[in-house]
This record gives sequence, C-alpha cells and structure tokens, in this order.
Amino acid sequence: MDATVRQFPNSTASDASVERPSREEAEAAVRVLLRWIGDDPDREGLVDTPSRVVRAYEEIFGGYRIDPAEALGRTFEDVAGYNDVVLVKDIDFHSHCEHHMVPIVGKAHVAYLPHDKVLGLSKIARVVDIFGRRLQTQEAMTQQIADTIKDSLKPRGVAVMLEAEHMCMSMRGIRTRGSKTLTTAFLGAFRDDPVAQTRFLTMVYDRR
Ligand SMILES: Nc1nc2c(ncn2[C@@H]2O[C@H](COP(=O)(O)OP(=O)(O)OP(=O)(O)O)[C@@H](O)[C@H]2O)c(=O)[nH]1
Ligand SMILES: [Zn+2]
Repeated sequence: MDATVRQFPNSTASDASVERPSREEAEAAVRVLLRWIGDDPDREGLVDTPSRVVRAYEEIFGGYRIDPAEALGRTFEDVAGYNDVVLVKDIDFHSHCEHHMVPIVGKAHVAYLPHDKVLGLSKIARVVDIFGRRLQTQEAMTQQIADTIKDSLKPRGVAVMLEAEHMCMSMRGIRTRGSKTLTTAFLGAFRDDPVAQTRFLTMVYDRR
C-alpha cells in the first residue's frame, strides 16, 4: 500500500490498512469486466477505458481518503448570540450503493441547534459529499453525517434527512422508476422532541 495515502474506512468494522492494489491491477480488473459483459477491451473505443474508469473511481470514491471531521474545519462564535436552528437543505448528492455499486442520487437536508458556535455552511455540504463518495447504504450515510457534526461541533442537536433514488431499484432488479427512500437521524435535542422534529420537517418541505 502507498503509505502516503491516508484512508478512512467506511465502517469501524473494517481495517484501514486493507492492502490497496496498484493502478495497473485496478485497470486489469476493468479489462476483465469488459470481457465479462461481452465486449472486446482491445477495440479502439475501449483501449483507454480501463485507465479512464480507474481515474473516475478515484474521484467518485475519493471520500475514503478524506477525514470528514477535518473537512468541517473551523467554527465561528461571533454570531450575535444566534442560537436557533441552522438548516442547509436541498444539498444534491451522489453516492453508490454498497450492494450493487450503482448510483444513489438524492438530496440531503442537514440541521443543527448551535451551542455557542456555528459551522461554515459549505462545510456541511462537504461532509455530505465526502460520505457520498464512498460505498454506502442510505441508512449508514444518514447516521454518519449526523454523528460527524455531533462529535465535531458538539451542538445541542442534529437532524439529518436524506431522500434518494437508488438506481439498483430502477435500472435493474425490481425496476421501480422514481421511487424515493427517506431516512432521518435525530440526535440530542431533536431526538425525543416531536415538536423540534416537526419544525425541521416543516422547514425542509416549505418550498416557497
Ligand atoms: N437498506 C438498504 N438496502 C439497500 C440500499 N441500497 C440497496 N439496497 C438493497 O439491498 C438489497 C440487496 O438484496 P439482495 O437480495 O442481497 O440482492 P439482489 O438479489 O440484487 O436484490 P434485488 O435488488 O431485489 O434484485 C436489495 O433489496 C436492495 O434494494 C440501502 O441504501 N439501504
Ligand atoms: Zn443496490
């Protein structure tokens, strides 16, 4: 493994030191898949495809090499005593399901109740992007976003909702088109307070 590449596994159950194959090995694996689907990896249109796919994977799955807690960056305290909910909604995200490695496409809505300090707004979208660029289940991704904000910022509460279409359900398998899966994680002050949860959902669904 390239020792200069830091990796952050997507589960506490997996090992960060899992050996990383070389780029050549990864490209050879793509050639095998091209043959498996019935195409000819040596035809002109496909000769560069293995290297393109590996480069694309570096980007699409780049979230394993970024520490989400670090990405949240600095906090700000000078917000004139603002202490109410902060919601960033309609954050577009792409991920890939860990069962079929095909896309999950959706929106994330992330809110927290500050405890004296706030986050840079873009950093919330960055955390969504980092977890999205790993193999995921929607449930795990929802919980990971909430836990990262809770652990780094120590706010009074965190609420996360993801709504997404799973291409493994629309392109293949059951082939349901357009169905959406909704998942929520409510932590701290949101956890046992239906009023706070309803307020979050009202703010998310207010489309004016
Ligand atoms: N809970 C959960 N399930 C997911 C997610 N993404 C995909 N799945 C499901 O993972 C399951 C895998 O089921 P399996 O029976 O092992 O695989 P499969 O034969 O390909 O299943 P089908 O999709 O029903 O054809 C499917 O029901 C998928 O819909 C996710 O984010 N969360
Ligand atoms: Zn799937």
